[in-house]
Amino acid sequence: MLTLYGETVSSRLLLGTAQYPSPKVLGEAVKASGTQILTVSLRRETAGGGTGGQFWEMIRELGLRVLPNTAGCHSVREAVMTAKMARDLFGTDWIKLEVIGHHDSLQPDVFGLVEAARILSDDGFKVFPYTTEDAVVGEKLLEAGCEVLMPWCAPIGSARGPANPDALKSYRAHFPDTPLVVDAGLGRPSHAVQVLEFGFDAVLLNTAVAKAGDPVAMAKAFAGAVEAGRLAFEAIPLEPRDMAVPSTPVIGMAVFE
Ligand SMILES: CC(=O)[C@@H](O)[C@H](O)COP(=O)(O)O
Repeated sequence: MLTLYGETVSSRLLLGTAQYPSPKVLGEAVKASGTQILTVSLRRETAGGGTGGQFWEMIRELGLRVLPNTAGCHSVREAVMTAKMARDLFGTDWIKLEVIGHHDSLQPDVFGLVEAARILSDDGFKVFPYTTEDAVVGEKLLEAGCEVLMPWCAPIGSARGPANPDALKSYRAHFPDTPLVVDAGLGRPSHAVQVLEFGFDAVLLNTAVAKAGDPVAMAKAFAGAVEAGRLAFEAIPLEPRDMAVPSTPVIGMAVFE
């Protein structure tokens, strides 16, 4: 079970709703993924290019927890305004906060992020910040009122998977008691297994499912991956060893007559 801002869900997969080939495929992929939390953007193109009433209606009908996001916002002002519109539209104080700092890499502007997180937390929002794996920034986000951190593992949409696994492991070790969701850059189910094995609490992804050859099958594959990764983490995997260790114990000497 995963608890985020006091709400408990059983799925450790948070799914984005953009770029699907059609609303129908989106709906089927969401069901196949088993997700209980959907992130929706107020600014970006939605499934099949449709925006507005029909899309929001469909999201509501799925009956899942909605985590609106500020994707596409490049300033504190824009992000705060978008968050407030999302609160009115969806009736939720949850917000996935993105303040993009770099056009090419879509890297977060961590200074703007902390500032926006503080403004929104003071206004009663429950902020899920999309951030880098920098622990100092993580500390500042906690001080600003965040109770969940969402470090990237690679640039949004890159599908590269954990670009810096050691940094992610250090991040996990630095925040042992904070729910940590790896957000962005995952490309394959094996990437989700990897970060769940590191001890991350969940993953948030969009492109890897929406742009897969078969989004519904890929959603199902990710559902299995997060379960496998979590189970493996709880089972305490072996650390890699430098030397060979015989896996079959040998007692005494074989006797040949
Ligand atoms: C939809 C959303 O919130 C993205 O901004 C998010 O960061 C996911 O990234 P990927 O598309 O790389 O999974």
